[in-house]
Amino acid sequence: MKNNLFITFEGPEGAGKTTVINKIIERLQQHNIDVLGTREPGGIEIAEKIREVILNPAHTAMDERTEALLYAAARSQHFFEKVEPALKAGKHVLCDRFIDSSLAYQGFARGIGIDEVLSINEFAIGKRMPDITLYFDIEPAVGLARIHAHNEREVNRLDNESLLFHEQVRKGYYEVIKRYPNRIKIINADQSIEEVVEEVWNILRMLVVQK
Ligand SMILES: Nc1ncnc2c1ncn2[C@@H]1O[C@H](COP(=O)(O)OP(=O)(O)OP(=O)(O)O)[C@@H](O)[C@H]1O
Ligand SMILES: Cc1cn([C@H]2C[C@H](O)[C@@H](COP(=O)(O)O)O2)c(=O)[nH]c1=O
Repeated sequence: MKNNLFITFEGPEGAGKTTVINKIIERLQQHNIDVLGTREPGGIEIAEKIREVILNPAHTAMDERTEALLYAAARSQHFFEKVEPALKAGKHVLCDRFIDSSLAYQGFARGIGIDEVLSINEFAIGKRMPDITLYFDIEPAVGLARIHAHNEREVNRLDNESLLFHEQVRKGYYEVIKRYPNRIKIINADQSIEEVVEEVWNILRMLVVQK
């Protein structure tokens, strides 16, 4: 296995990805491990601008293919400007969402097709895939309730989709996991934050710290 890893975090809204990534980065830094945290869509100026366009709650007329292409465009810019240079510099990269989000949300839940969305993404980033993906599994209703209860971030256009849509997203992730069973590990995200952090740490510690 390579020395440094490209690790992605996936899951429905409010699953706890951002919260846990921040805590894991702190722990890795305490072990003097060189790590970069980033997110999709976004992470760099151009991709953050694309994010604003995609997630603006006023953009209800956005066509699903436009949406899929914008996510892929943001991914291409972010990957080649930020992720790949960090990996080449020997850092571990922890990324909040990546290609599996497109496969689950646009490919499955929007109904474009997983293979079609995969091919758009192959144009954007070639065959590049994460080394390991941690999928945070949670009932969409529980995740959405967390977001509405805590009010820590603005509710965006995707959050505003129906519960049925978010349930389709979860089913989409299950389809994606069937395709990539070795890469994607399932995390039970319906536990306390501390328990989720421990579950993630136990996986990453083996790969990143104890080598
Ligand atoms: N295990 C947990 N139990 C209860 N609340 C949690 C848990 N994990 C995160 N939260 C809270 O839920 C909210 C959403 O968490 P967070 O932003 O980390 O989720 P996320 O998966 O990154 O969401 P999204 O992808 O929708 O941005 C935050 O207010 C966070 O404090
Ligand atoms: C990368 C990516 C993301 N999405 C969706 C998933 C979320 O609803 C938003 C991002 O918001 P977050 O608070 O940063 O999780 O975008 C998507 O549909 N397709 C994608 O490829």
